Amino acid sequence: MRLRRLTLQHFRNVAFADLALTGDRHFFVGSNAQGKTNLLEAAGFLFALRSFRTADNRALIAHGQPEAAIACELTHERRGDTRVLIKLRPGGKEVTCDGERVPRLADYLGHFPAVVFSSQDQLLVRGSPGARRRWLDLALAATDATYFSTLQAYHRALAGRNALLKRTASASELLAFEHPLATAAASLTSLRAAGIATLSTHVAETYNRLADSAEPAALTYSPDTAPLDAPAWSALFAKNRPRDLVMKTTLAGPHRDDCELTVSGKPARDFASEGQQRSLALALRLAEVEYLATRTGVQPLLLADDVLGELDPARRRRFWTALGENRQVIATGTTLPDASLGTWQIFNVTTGSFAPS
Ligand SMILES: Nc1ncnc2c1ncn2[C@@H]1O[C@H](COP(=O)(O)OP(=O)(O)OP(=O)(O)O)[C@@H](O)[C@H]1O
Repeated sequence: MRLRRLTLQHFRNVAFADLALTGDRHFFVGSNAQGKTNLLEAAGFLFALRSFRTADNRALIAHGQPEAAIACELTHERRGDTRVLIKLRPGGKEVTCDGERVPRLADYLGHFPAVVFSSQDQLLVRGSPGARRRWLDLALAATDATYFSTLQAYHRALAGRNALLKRTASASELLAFEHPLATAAASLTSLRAAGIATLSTHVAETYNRLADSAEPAALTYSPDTAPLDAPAWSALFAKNRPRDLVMKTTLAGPHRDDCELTVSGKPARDFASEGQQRSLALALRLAEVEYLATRTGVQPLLLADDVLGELDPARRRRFWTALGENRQVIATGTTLPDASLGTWQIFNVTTGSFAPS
């Protein structure tokens, strides 16, 4: 997939921008708080239909404006030339693809894969299980509508059961949510196990390409509860009822799952060096790229927010080589990338304006 033109209107601090993208490497350079991340956020929104940094879409609309718009023209491996337009209003978003309104957003997701590399990605290694679960859920849901709907069903049933636990409901009331919860838990854990098995191969390969040494990295599934079938999950939720009623929440289940990351067999969070953690975070994102490319047959767009500047020159070059030739990259930074990283189309960013140089 190649993004050829990107147009923004009233998106954060960008009043209007219409950018023709040529080639495969685009770099947006500028001082802090000028609008570099805003541009990547808009590009990412086109494909994920969500911002990579806020859950509140109202924050994306320029102050004082009633709506924001993001539009693009792209060439796509399967769809050919495609135009997408998204309008963001305080009450919701409207997505139009080739002039036709997209009624079910779930049908749109996954067709236009994009991966965001951010300076916050080390939290995937160092942060809480929630950060890794979110990474996993987004990677798997982006290519598998069944995963997406199972995850939604699980969270709907979990929210229902938790609401009942808060008002000390009876066992028969709880049972109404435990049945769908158990069915979704069984599917979710088996889909996660399969997804992680594939992702872990990519993580091991990409880490190997990025790391300073030959120490192997691994990603393994670390479920909260060993995978069970639906009747066994039902039995577990029933058994946990007294404890959950006291705590007023569902304590055990796939919403507490984690993935373990290791380097040379030791937990990366506690034992890996700063450099190893950086490489591992990049490896997770590159694994996501490989996973999306393999599953969809479409090359994802790579959005790198201030990532290059954080890497030492050797790691930067290895990261660069690991990205692969055949992928479009839009990157930002406060300084231009070194010449060894090839030729870029450069835009200078100043207070929400983008001037080609
Ligand atoms: N809804 C909005 N309306 C208008 N301006 C906004 C809105 N949201 C954010 N901004 C402005 O956008 C600017 C931040 O832009 P951005 O996050 O893209 O910076 P950046 O160039 O990536 O900087 P850094 O290098 O620090 O990450 C700030 O000046 C902020 O006030």
